Amino acid sequence: MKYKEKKIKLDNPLSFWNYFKNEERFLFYNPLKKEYILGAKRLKTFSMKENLKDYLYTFSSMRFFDSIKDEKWAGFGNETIAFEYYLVEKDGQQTLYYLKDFIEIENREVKICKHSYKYATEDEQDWKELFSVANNSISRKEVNKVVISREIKIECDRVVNVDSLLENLLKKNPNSFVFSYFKEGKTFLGATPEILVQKEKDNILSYALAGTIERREKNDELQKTRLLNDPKNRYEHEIVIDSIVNVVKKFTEETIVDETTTLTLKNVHHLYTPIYTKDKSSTLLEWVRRLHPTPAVGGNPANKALELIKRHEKHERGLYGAPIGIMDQNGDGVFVVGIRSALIEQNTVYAYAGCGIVDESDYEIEYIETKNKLRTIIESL
Ligand SMILES: C=C(O[C@@H]1C=C(C(=O)O)C=C[C@H]1O)C(=O)O
Repeated sequence: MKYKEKKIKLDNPLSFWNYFKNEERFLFYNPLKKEYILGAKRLKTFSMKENLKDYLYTFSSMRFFDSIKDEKWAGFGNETIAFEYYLVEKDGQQTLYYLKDFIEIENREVKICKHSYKYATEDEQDWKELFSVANNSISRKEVNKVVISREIKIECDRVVNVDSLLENLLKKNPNSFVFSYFKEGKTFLGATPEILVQKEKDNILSYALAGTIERREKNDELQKTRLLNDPKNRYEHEIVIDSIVNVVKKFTEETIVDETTTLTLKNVHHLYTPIYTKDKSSTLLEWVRRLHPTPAVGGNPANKALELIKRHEKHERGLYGAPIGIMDQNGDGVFVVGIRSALIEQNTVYAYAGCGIVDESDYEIEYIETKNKLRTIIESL
């Protein structure tokens, strides 16, 4: 497939997003490379083993669990797709890629609109119950960590302006991967800090990212030190490191576990440890299968924790917490974990947040932690 290319100059890459209104499309912003990739109009859907060569980029959205029953997630997930049009912005340079005819995309200013909204969910009681199920399972030593989550239904006074929401997500979360996927009238979007796995030639990178403390005004250093020295958070974090290292060791010979530091986002700090290895023989999608879900979104042992989540969470996770990624023609790319995310349809926003429960966890502190995580979406509305 031979894409033609042309350098273009748009004030905002979201003009591309706006131009393809009602078409299936995605946006993916990588903060490490300061790179935007957007694609529109489905060209081809790939199977797991197919060669991606010639397709410039593919966009993949997986599901947290394989199966989906809830109508609102119907048609979403477990797909790798190539698109007819791409816009790539890197180092301030934009290139439009197209197969047949060049399209003139007009500059569109994104007007920020503030949505009035109300919460249509009262779930504190559900959270209490879910927390105690998790806690009991930990006491019985069936699991040592389980990540439980909430789904918050938010009703806005008008159809959600996704362009404005995306512009806000990008502006307010410069250290996050911002993703958005529109299909059949619904958008799944978010601003996540977490790399599940990145592949650049034979270099493989995964993040252990777990353990959270609220960000307090003017107090970053103090909060970071607190987090780094907090045994409960360190324990939660170690479980994630150990699990990723165990997977990596099964398939490669050398594993490098970097130093544990903190990652600071708009509202929270996380404990953060990059893990590196080298691998010549596997594809990025194979690494995604091996690593998802890490105990940063699932738990440990994985099977027991996932069983508990499946059985006791009242909502379906859909694409929340699932791998979302971009690959290039060589099969290199990055998959992030679809957290700090929401599914949007018309006036309704379903926002998601979860947190890891271990032996020492307190239900109220964890509830507040989910509120802080939900702020990523809510503050952009
Ligand atoms: C599950 C989420 O976040 C994950 C859980 C964390 C924790 O429990 O400390 C921290 C980062 C993420 O890996 C979420 O944001 O919904």
